[in-house]
Amino acid sequence: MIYTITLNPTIDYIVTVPQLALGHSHHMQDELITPGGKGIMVSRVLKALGIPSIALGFRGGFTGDFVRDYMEELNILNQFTVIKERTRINLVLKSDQDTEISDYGPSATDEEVARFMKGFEDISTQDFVVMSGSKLPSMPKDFYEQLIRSLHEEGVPFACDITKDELRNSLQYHPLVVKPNQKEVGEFFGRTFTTWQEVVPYGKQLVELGAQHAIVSLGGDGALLFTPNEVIYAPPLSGKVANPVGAGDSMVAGFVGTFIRTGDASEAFRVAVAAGTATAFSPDIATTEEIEAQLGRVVLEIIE
Ligand SMILES: Nc1ncnc2c1ncn2[C@@H]1O[C@H](COP(=O)(O)OP(=O)(O)O)[C@@H](O)[C@H]1O
Ligand SMILES: O=P(O)(O)OC[C@H]1O[C@](O)(COP(=O)(O)O)[C@@H](O)[C@@H]1O
Repeated sequence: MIYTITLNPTIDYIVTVPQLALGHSHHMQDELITPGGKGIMVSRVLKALGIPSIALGFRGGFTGDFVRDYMEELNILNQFTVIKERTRINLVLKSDQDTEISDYGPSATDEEVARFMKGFEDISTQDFVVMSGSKLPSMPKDFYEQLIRSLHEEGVPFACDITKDELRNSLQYHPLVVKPNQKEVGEFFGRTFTTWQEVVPYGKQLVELGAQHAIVSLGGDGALLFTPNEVIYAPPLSGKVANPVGAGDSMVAGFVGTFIRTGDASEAFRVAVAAGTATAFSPDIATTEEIEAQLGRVVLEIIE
């Protein structure tokens, strides 16, 4: 079974306001209220790919109830640890330029974290764990590393979509795949990239530092896959972007779900690109049909 971990879920409140002007009142043109947080998005896309998963993490308050109810409606198994404080709401304002306002999220008590860790004990070497997104602000800096180290000691395979020091500390435990975007790779190595070609030597370093595979998503410039032997570039597919929230998470789901079934990194990357693109072109997370429609269009170029 694939377990996804979303320590800090969200309700993503995505509002479209054409010609937004600060300091003025507006009527929204459109709204979408959807459960988010990166692991939850991964579970939703796995579901679209026909792959079951169990979503773990923390939820609290009426917003946490919404997340649970929505997951149940989608028939996605979930075993969130219920906490006293309220799950966060992230605001995405879609206008000429998109603006995101993210909440740091609730705190969890030691007792609540201990309850979460207990659920973690059931995970075995036959399972796979995907860890994504921010942790709760009350958690120690090395919370992810503690989780990853214990999985590694138990021999449980895992992938992670985390950033900065948390990404750095994960690499020594050989995640199946890490998926920073171009900006996150820049932050990681203290660089600013003006073209995607400049990212290539740094993506290679993620593998040299221990990742089994690294995907670097490049937004409208496509995506790169780094393996120990190859660098593969997927040019962007043409289409109209509707809502890119969750496009990166869709790539993680596409890669992990396909690699577990086939052991073929290049095929897993193809599905990752199709899923990421389909979500970027869809108002919400991509559907099965939307992913299938992109699959045949993906082109992979071995560049090294
Ligand atoms: N404007 C776009 N045109 C075509 N494909 C896109 C676009 N934006 C995103 N994608 C696809 O979705 C993937 C993930 O998007 P990206 O924005 O890089 O991820 P993240 O949400 O993690 O920042 C990209 O690698 C690309 O394949
Ligand atoms: O946990 P974080 O890093 O704050 O990210 C949470 C956000 O990430 C998302 O999962 C979207 O992620 P991506 O657009 O990077 O795929 C949203 O649902 C959520 O608002």
